[in-house]
Amino acid sequence: MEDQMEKQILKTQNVHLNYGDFEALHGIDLTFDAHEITALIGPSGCGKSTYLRCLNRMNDQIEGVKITGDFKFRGNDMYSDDIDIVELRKQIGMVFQQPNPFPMSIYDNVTFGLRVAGVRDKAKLDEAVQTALKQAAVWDEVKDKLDQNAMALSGGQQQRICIARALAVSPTILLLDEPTSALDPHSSRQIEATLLQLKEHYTIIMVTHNLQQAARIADKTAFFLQGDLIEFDDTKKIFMDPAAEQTRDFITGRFG
Ligand SMILES: Nc1ncnc2c1ncn2[C@@H]1O[C@H](COP(=O)(O)OP(=O)(O)OP(=O)(O)O)[C@@H](O)[C@H]1O
Repeated sequence: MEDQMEKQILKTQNVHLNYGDFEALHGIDLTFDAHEITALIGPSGCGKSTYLRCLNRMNDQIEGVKITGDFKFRGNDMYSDDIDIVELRKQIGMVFQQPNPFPMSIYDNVTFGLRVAGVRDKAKLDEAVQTALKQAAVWDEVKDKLDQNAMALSGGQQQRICIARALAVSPTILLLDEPTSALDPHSSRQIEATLLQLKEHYTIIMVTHNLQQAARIADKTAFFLQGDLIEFDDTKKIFMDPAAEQTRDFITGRFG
């Protein structure tokens, strides 16, 4: 049972989400295995980002949102009243579409979460910076300028700093919402290579509009359409032999 919970690290059942009267998610069941990359794909407005944001309770702040269903992280109810949301977001970190480093040094960006958590030990912070920047595959490029403003870096470097910032607090799961859509192809491929390395240590759930990207790096792929989960399977199966006609139509570019 314990092993099963560690493998199926995050499990949602019958997730419905309403923005006011509009139901954006119509009962989503998805189970995410540890140390895998799962891609969420589907045409614009199908609910991918809405669903992703449910996974670290980012929709809670939006007025008029109603969420029902079962969300289990390591077997525990993520939406129970006594959950510490700050702690939950440490465990389930998020990286956004637009690189959003804070207007401060690279070092201060990466240590931000740890300092908020009260870590003051310089040696500990130094070590965390080095580890996170190495994991995010940007250490070699920035190691000699850690005190420089992160805003001065290229878009691709900024995004890897944001990944490092998310990793520095030692999350279990990393959520990424179209992490490469604002980047050039070279930077995108660098991020993809980084994500492939990261899955050894983390579980990765990623919204992407780039079908080739999903095919290249995701172990599993979930296809959403108008608030429904149409199909969820091994990425190979989704792209080579999908079960549903709508998936086939989307993959072959007939819509979306
Ligand atoms: N804050 C909000 N208030 C009201 N409706 C919203 C809100 N955010 C999203 N929606 C609606 O919910 C539906 C799903 O949106 P969502 O952004 O999750 O889709 P998506 O698949 O991620 O789209 P995209 O690929 O364009 O980012 C859309 O119809 C959208 O207009």
